[in-house]
Amino acid sequence: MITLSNLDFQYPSGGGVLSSVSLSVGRGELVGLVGANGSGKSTLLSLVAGLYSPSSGSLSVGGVESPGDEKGIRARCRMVMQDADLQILGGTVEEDLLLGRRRTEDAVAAAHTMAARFHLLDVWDRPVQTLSWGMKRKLCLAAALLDGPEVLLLDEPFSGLDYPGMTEMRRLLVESRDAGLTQLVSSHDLECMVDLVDALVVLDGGRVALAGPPEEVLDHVRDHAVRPPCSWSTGLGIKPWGGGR
Ligand SMILES: Nc1ncnc2c1ncn2[C@@H]1O[C@H](COP(=O)(O)OP(=O)(O)OP(=O)(O)O)[C@@H](O)[C@H]1O
Repeated sequence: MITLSNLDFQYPSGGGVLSSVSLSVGRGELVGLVGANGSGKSTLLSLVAGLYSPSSGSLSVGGVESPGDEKGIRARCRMVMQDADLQILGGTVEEDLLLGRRRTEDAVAAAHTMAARFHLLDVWDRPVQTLSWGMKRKLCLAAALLDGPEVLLLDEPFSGLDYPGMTEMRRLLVESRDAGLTQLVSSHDLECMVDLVDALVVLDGGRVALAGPPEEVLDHVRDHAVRPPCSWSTGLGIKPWGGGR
């Protein structure tokens, strides 16, 4: 579903950020993207979302190529950014979920159903600035899913969430996987998602340092500034996190 071939990227303001990145993500897979601060995770997600085009090399999403058809890529992907405040544009939950849509009965019903799935109906009319951080993150994810993407790109979805919030985020990842979405999820912490992912990609200095099933890469992640999960470090393998799935 997603293929990156020998991709390099630098921002116009200078410096190479991604170098010789090659990787592929199969349709319906859930892949974890990890690496130290500044290793290039958000940049890579933005490229896959069609927000930038590669400086050299190429990427393809569902057969649509960049450089070339970034608009076509954007039609297939939704990215949920790290900072919900940068993504929410509506004044209320209702407004945000209906933003850019004709306010038909069907559109309102679909937004309602999505709000119910994310436990946001109680705050349907609330000004968004009064929502908790966890609610804002859920609103961004709900708005992304409402567009019916094939690919979901989540930048640090667990950051700032409490234990119930993390458990719910895990549930939403599993539901999206069961619905057939392809997901690329960045995180600093493997603990909360290592048991869910099909594969891990470890970035180090803008390069893919490791990629493969968690069992094959976890022994080496520490070499790239990523902490393995406690269960792995203590010889127990990969165990379901906290409240399980
Ligand atoms: N808009 C931009 N213009 C220029 N440089 C940028 C821009 N955005 C990011 N960078 C630089 O690109 C590099 C990779 O940043 P990126 O945000 O992709 O890393 P990251 O792994 O997501 O980091 P973090 O874990 O801290 O979010 C960093 O050196 C960063 O300073």
